[in-house]
Amino acid sequence: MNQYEIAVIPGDGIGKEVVPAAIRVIDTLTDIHGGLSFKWTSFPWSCEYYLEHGAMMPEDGIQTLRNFDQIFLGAVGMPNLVPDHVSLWGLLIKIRREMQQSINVRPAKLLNGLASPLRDPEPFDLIVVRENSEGEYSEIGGRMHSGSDEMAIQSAVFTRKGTERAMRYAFDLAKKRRQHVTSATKSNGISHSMPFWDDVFKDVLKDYPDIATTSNHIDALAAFFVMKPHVFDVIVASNLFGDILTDLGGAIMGSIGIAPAANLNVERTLPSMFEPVHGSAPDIAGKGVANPLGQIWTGKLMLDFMGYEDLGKLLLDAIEHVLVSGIKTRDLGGRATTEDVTSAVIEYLKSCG
Ligand SMILES: NC(=O)c1ccc[n+]([C@@H]2O[C@H](COP(=O)([O-])OP(=O)(O)OC[C@H]3O[C@@H](n4cnc5c(N)ncnc54)[C@H](O)[C@@H]3O)[C@@H](O)[C@H]2O)c1
Ligand SMILES: O=C(O)C[C@@H](O)C(=O)O
Ligand SMILES: [K+]
Ligand SMILES: [Mn+2]
Repeated sequence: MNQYEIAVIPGDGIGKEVVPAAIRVIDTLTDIHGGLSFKWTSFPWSCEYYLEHGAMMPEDGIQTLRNFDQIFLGAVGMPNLVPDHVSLWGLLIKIRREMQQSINVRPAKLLNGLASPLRDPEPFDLIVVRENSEGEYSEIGGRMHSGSDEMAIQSAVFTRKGTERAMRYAFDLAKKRRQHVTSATKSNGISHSMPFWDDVFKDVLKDYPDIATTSNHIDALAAFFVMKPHVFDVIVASNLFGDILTDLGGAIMGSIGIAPAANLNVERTLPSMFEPVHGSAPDIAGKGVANPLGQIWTGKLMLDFMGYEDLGKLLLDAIEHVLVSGIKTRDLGGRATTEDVTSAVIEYLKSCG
């Protein structure tokens, strides 16, 4: 029996609703498998924790997390309690950086049973590889003066190491898929970092002669996500461009409540972190109506990363089965609750096991 230690951070808002739901689903899967189990240890780090302790996590929080195999997180942020940049940088981004989770993998595909808001789309199946450690998300800058003299500067940071790492990950992924990589650039308007990004892309692609490539400016690329998402295989993007593209990826599937994500420590020297693309959704939190499928699909990404692709596949089958059967939360136009969807997924899995 392989036992894994998973740190659980439900976080804020609907994170506290969808994380327990996904854990029940994954426990059902591991029961069926019989050869592995997860020991879940939950941490209350969140905006409420901040109000009580003056920090999003304890000082030794990162040290604590190092002892786990993986981290399973819901969402962070409650802007009426704590400013968003404080909550995000104090927990989510802190973990991404300290655990060297330099790559954020975010798939989007047209699922069976889920109507895309796009009219009559051709089947699409794409993966955005988001650079997760630098780029536009930098701590370099500051604010100065006040009143009409007030100003702010924030410098983006693009290193050859970080840029190349994201690109190589994208090319290696494309090798196992449909042999195509799109680079998200903006080298017409952003005149230093993005021409650099393009140069690194040209250098890296030389090592992958079998992979076809395209370079698109991010504005056009965003439009292509709506007009012809089926042309994409793997897309490599900077931290901010990847962030924006992946909410769009969720939207074209049918809801951002369904989109999964994996923050990967590719070296596997420290835990990776699995959390859906969506946030804490304060507008629907506490009502029991959040879509748990993004968090559940995120569980599939965790199983895949840990080498249990057979279970991962079964989990995505279960998601599609439930969608086809019409059990859908409000964001998908249905009336089902978080609980209804979760128990339908569990029931399907039990019927397979
Ligand atoms: N990775 C993260 O933890 C993460 C990601 C995005 C936003 N945030 C934080 O979350 C808070 C809210 O941000 P936001 O409103 O911009 O984005 P959001 O993703 O929380 O919500 C955007 C919209 O999508 C809906 N939605 C999101 N997930 C859903 C789900 N599972 N089921 C049904 N509907 C869902 C919400 O109801 C809302 O209308 C902020 O504090 C923000 O910083 C955190
Ligand atoms: O900006 C971020 O990375 C936070 C959130 O929007 C996300 O996509 O994880
Ligand atoms: K999240
Ligand atoms: Mn985002």
